Amino acid sequence: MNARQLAFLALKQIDRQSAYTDVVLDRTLRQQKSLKPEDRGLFTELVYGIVRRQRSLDALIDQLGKKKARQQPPDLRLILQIGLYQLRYLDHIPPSAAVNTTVELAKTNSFKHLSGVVNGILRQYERLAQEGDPLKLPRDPIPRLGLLHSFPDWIIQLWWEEWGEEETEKLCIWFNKTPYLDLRINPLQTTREAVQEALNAQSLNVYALSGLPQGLRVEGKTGPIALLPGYGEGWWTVQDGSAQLVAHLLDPQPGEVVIDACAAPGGKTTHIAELMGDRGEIWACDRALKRLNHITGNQQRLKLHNIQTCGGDSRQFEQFIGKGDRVLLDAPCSGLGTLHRHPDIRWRQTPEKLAELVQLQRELLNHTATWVKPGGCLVYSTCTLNPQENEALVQDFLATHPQWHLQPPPPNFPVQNPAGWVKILPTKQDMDGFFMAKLVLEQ
Ligand SMILES: C[S@@+](CC[C@H](N)C(=O)[O-])C[C@H]1O[C@@H](n2cnc3c(N)ncnc32)[C@H](O)[C@@H]1O
Repeated sequence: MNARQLAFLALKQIDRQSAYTDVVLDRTLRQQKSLKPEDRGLFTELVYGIVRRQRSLDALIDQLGKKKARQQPPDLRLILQIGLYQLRYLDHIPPSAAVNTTVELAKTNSFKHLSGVVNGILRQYERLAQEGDPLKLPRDPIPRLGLLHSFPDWIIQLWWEEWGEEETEKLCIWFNKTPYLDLRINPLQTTREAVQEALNAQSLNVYALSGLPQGLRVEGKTGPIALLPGYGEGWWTVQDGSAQLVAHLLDPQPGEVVIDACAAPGGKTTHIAELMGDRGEIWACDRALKRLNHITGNQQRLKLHNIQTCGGDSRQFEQFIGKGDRVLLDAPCSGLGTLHRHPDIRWRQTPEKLAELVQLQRELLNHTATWVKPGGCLVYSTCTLNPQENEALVQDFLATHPQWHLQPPPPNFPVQNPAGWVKILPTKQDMDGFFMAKLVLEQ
């Protein structure tokens, strides 16, 4: 099967069955083992890109077609999106190839009678593109940015209020790029230089992430992650640079008791274990039991031994009260700092869901704070760019818990903020958007 037909089938599952983009993508690539590397690349680009750019692509269909995108037969709308995406966003595909393959796609998927319509819309796009941008934008600046960069208006509004127009547009552009692949090397098994060398030997361009002693960034197409050198040997874990900062802020020490309240699939738990030199007691809790099992697998692969798992709702666990030297609450959040990795989040999240998340985060923070020993600490972190889930929540906690205070990161920490918490803005630090705050309980 060719890449475009596969993309069409994958997009159908995402559209109709509300399946997660990364899940459908991984499953398809696993099933299509004989797909050539360049077809894997095109397939991945089409699926991720079209999910991301849905709003702009539909606006083009609305403007160029006789029928609006929502009134088109759903499969035809996807086919038009596949064609328009290639014309608008892919430089390496000649326009004639984009048009012809899309017309073919229509014919082989029961739209022979409408192949002329497909051809007409795509050629009209091409004609208009000679004179300027065929996408007509509204005057109102919020929907203008939303339509141009394909984000819902409420996300634009949220960022605009905090950072203004220019930064919001930069964020939109950043989140529409293909994400980097960052690795965290396991210092108990290897060195950063050894991993760098092994990956260089596969013709991959790899460089060290500054300020992150275990961090590497890999450029270019890697193919399946598990086939990269050192994966099976437990030399490294895939983890974005900003996520690596969380365990450094927690700063766990060998021999301590550390409790990770929302741990699955264990990216940060295993980092904590590495920083503790695999000495001490780590409890990894999560209510997603299947995901919690991944921690056990990861622990084995990384040759770590001191992590124990505990399945269930962390708001209910009484057994940890007063036990933790350090607690990590890497809270469930709206994920607005990872929109480039999870292109469907922008369409799945709503302001109402965000409000529900804040309530859950508050309950988790209030309860897991009771797990901390006097003199101990708790790191609260999220991968979102939404003040209600971040600084507002922490400020609220501090206002109602006078025996706690905010501890700023040490001077050598790579990201600083005068307020005392850590906020990673992708456009400044070139990493996923993140928030983290270290809270300390009085002796
Ligand atoms: C941001 S993810 C954690 C990622 C993880 N710390 C890592 O680095 O790999 C948030 C996790 O919170 C879990 N979660 C949500 N509500 C929970 C609750 N009430 N109790 C325990 N875990 C919960 C979710 O299942 C999810 O795995």
